[in-house]
Amino acid sequence: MQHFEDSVYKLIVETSTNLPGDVRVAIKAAQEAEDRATRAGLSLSTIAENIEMAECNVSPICQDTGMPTFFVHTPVGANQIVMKQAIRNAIARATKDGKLRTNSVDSLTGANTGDNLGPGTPVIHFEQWEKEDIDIRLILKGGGCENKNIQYSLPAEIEGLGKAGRDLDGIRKCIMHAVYQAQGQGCSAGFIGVGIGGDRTTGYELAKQQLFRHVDDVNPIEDLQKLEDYVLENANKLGIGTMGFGGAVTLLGCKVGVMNRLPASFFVSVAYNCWAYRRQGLLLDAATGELKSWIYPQGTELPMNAAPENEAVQAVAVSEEGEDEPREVRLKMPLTEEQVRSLRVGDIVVLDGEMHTGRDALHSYLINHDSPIDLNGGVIYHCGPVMMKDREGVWHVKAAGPTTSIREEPYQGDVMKKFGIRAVIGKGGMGAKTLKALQEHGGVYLNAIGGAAQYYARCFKKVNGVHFLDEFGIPEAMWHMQTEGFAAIVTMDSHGNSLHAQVDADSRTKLEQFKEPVFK
Ligand SMILES: O=C(O)C[C@H](O)C(=O)O
Ligand code: SF4
Repeated sequence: MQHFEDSVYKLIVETSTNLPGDVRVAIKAAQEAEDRATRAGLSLSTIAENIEMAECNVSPICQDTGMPTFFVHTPVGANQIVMKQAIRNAIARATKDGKLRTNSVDSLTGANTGDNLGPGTPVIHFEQWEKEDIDIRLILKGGGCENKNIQYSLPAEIEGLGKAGRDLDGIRKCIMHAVYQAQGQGCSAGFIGVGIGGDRTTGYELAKQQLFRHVDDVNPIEDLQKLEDYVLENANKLGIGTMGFGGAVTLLGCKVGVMNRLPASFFVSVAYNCWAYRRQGLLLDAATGELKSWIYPQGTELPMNAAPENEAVQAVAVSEEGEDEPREVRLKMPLTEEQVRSLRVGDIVVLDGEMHTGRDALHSYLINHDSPIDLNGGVIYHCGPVMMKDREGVWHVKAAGPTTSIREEPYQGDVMKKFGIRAVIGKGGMGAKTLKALQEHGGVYLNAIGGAAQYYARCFKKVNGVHFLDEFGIPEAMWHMQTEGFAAIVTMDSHGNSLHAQVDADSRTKLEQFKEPVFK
């Protein structure tokens, strides 16, 4: 087993940096289905470029490298204790090498362990089988899409869809609703795994296991195959689109599994995975741990159709039907109230100067404390980057896409007003409270493309400083970044407009067309 740890390390690096071939095929199909000149179409081009960059830089596709979750099948008699230790070593090594973000946090104190090891992390499931080889699979599912997982207990009254009973049609309603409620917050276009039955725990486990199926496989259970096809076709009629910008492609895959349940329970559990669907697997020689073959097609065999130079930067600078011609505005940070008030939903803003990262820990801190730096006119980027320090002690940005902004909804408006912050950047949009604050105070919300961590890392030319690194850990710290050419779209402005509220309302109306029974 002398090669086992190295093989697992290889698996981690490949999973984090090189999106598998079957996932790429689905994203390419979405690119073809979506008009290239729309916000969604051009966002997909940025995603495609990011996938290529990650492979080429051997760096994380998305900065949130997720909860490492392994499923291992071993021949009878294989030593699982040794394997578990080797997996843990490989995880720590990949974290040190910047292939994984430090993602294991003490739930009570918020302390980051710094190596992705801790109670419950990584997750390792072992199962014995009669075969001779070891089959080891890994999924890196990020927090933003994990937060969009949802579990239904049937019978239920489902928003927009009415009564859902304990039958195939009830299940259909749950899944349609699951896609609707995710909006763009799980970095759509996404993939869903569904578990029917079990208890609350095993139902979710079954849902996650579905994400290990090949994107193009066919469900052997006819009813479920029909359900999968139905959902894939019809969820795309919800009009949520890539990043929730609106569009023809919302869902890229739907896989449904079933298990027995208790007479009193009927759970439908849905695991939502973003487009950055990072899962890979290896078949290993059980005696040596040497790699025999990859389980999913490797991404390298399938180059993405990235946008021509500069086109992707304009990714979202296109007008949609009924909108005024979008403008591209290049601004130097800090920003003035006047500059910000002149921006409207649909405008592209390209930012230069110093930007500050801040997410959950910082926002809750700032409510009750002073800021360590002057934030007047400042821009806060909702981002937990992957950072590495070189031998000279200089920090480098290895991956830096946006995080889901809605988590800051309770704080955002107050924090902006308190410190004179003029813009926040994130993804998925924010709610009514923030929209009101943007109006009152003169602020703007900018949407960056979720998961495009390599694409944005390129804009950070230098790390000017960092606060709260020891207290909050790398992802939650407040990084001060010298920025050049960071492009994002205005999706909430100071005039009370929100693209997110609009797409949410439109898709809610569209959801209702799926109320009538389909599977009798
Ligand atoms: O934690 C992150 O960096 C992002 C997270 O995966 C998210 O989607 O919000
Ligand atoms: S930021 Fe988006 S792409 Fe990255 S893990 Fe979160 S949901 Fe997935």
